[in-house]
Amino acid sequence: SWGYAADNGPDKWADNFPIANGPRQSPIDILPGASAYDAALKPLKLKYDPSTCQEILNNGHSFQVTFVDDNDKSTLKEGPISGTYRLKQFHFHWGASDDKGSEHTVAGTKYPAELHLVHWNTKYPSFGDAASKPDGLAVVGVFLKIGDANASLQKVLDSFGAIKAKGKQTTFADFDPSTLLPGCLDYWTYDGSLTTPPLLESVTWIVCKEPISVSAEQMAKFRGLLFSAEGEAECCMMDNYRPPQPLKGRAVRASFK
Ligand SMILES: COc1cc(C[n+]2ccc3cc(OS(N)(=O)=O)ccc3c2)cc(OC)c1OC
Ligand SMILES: [Zn+2]
Repeated sequence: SWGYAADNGPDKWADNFPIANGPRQSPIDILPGASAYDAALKPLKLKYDPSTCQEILNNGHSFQVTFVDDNDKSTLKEGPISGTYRLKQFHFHWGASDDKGSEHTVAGTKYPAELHLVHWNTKYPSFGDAASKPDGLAVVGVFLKIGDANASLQKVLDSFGAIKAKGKQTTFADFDPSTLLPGCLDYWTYDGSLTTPPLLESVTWIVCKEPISVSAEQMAKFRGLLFSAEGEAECCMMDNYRPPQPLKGRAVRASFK
């Protein structure tokens, strides 16, 4: 199945997922000079309840922290969207070295990692249903930049021992994902897709301008996870990012001047 290696990576995904060459694929290279400030864009309204945090899982492509999403305790509202979107999970993408790893880039600049907080529109009955609708999902992207160690992120890294291999999961409770957000929530927004198969074109992307910090030692811990399952030849989890895709005429709007 799909992955990030030469034989099953992003350049091969179109073989099984032809939408990979579609009109609204993600990620993209964000050009600040070409994005228009839109005064109609509202501030992001994020409300996360730590009690909805459920488990952490190595899914073989990344690790994800999954949330209970049968209520409106952890939601995203306003910003570029209308209605209420529920937090389903967050995960990361990162590189083999600190000079790459993010999916979105900013005027060609790559960050060492990128956080994705995945939300689904409650006008639809479930994530799976929403994932097939043009306004079904909203993903908040946050860049990670090498600097001071991130104490909030460290809580996530401390659970890695239990999820080293693909398919491993463990309980992860009482974590507030808003502690992973930058102080300033200025953002760029555009219409895009999931960045992994099935690459569905159902995502309103909301990419924060301000990065959060991560230390080089913490980045090394990300690379200690495995793409491979227990009993398989060990393959370190890194470079699990899709490169920027053609903009194909889309507008990128800025919430800030
Ligand atoms: C929980 O049900 C589903 C989980 C998933 C798992 N999934 C697959 C790929 C994903 C890619 C994502 O891409 S990203 N990197 O843009 O955030 C985000 C969440 C994802 C979640 C997909 C589904 O249908 C598309 C599901 O509904 C059946
Ligand atoms: Zn992602």
